[in-house]
Amino acid sequence: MGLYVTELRLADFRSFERLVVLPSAGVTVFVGPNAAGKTNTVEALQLLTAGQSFRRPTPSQLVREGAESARIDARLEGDGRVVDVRCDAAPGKRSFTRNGKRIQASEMPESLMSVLFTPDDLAIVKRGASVRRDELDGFGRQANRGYANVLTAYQRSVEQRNRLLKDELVDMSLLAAWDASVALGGATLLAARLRLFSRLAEKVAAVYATVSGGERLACSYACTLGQDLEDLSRDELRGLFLERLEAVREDDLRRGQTTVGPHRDDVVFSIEGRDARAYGSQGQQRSVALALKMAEVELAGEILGSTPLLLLDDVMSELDGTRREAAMGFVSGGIQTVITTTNLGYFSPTLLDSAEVVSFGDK
Ligand SMILES: Nc1ncnc2c1ncn2[C@@H]1O[C@H](COP(=O)(O)OP(=O)(O)OP(=O)(O)O)[C@@H](O)[C@H]1O
Repeated sequence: MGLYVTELRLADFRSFERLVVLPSAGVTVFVGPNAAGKTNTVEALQLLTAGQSFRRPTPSQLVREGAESARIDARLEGDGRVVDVRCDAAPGKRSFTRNGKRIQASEMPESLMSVLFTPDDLAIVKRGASVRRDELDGFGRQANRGYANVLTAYQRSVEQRNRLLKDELVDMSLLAAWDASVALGGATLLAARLRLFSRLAEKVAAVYATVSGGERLACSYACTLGQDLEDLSRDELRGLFLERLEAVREDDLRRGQTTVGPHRDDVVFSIEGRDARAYGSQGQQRSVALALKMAEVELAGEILGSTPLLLLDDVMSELDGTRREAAMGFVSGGIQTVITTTNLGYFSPTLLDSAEVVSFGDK
């Protein structure tokens, strides 16, 4: 199974002065009324695993109002190992440590990564392309530290190129240099994304078929550089990207931005041959989101050789009975899972019997 969280401690984090939670190795349910701090606790777990929070907070937002600094500690145990991870936040700074040693946020998932599912994710099919790219990259950066570095390097080169494109008098030799840098970074990112995507897409389709009772889902990567790129080497991708950058140069100069590359790509889901974004029912779109998250858990297990922490924040109330059962069937398979809810009525007595239930009261 790998490592799992056995203890979480919060000090002056968000709404908590102090909180200690001892999650079970299986399912832990956080139950309580609105604004009781359930999501805050999930966010703390995400920070200590993914090294970032889905709320994209500034460090000072993590600090309890009136306090000077926040601290989150977790103990991870498993496979005969004990690992202590910690996150400190104070206005303007945030830091991470593992067993007392300072590490980068991007190194946090190496101990234990997490997959988070929130109500916003349920709309992933119909939201903007950047949401789907972020989902893929968010998974990639946790599953492989190299991915995070490649992504950051590429984003920086695109930013630099865009800055140059906005200059009143563009230095064309400098632009050629940035084209080369963007093409190299982009090809590296694209190669990593495509590898990840092909493995993930296969799993999403398989899980979706189960959740939907046999419907056929296809996931494809819509790349601004062209189609059928899966078999190209990184060097071939780089060459192709350079050609495209030259082809769109006039347009990019006019718009002041880089209009092709992995930062403009998308993921397309189709159900029974029809684009799920344009034609899928809300239920079908939600099933795709659920299948995607479950597929991420499976793939993380394959890539890392250990199961990730699954965080289900408030999604039970958003799923209908069939999808809820599918999700529950999945988490009962030995994956450490934390679920937040305002209502225990969504869970079967069998699940509640084996789960650790933590009550969050009114503050
Ligand atoms: N830095 C902070 N200092 C003090 N309180 C904070 C801070 N950040 C967030 N809060 C408070 O935490 C509460 C929200 O907690 P949280 O989002 O965890 O609720 P929840 O239990 O998940 O609720 P729901 O069921 O509505 O999703 C809000 O009242 C908010 O004002």
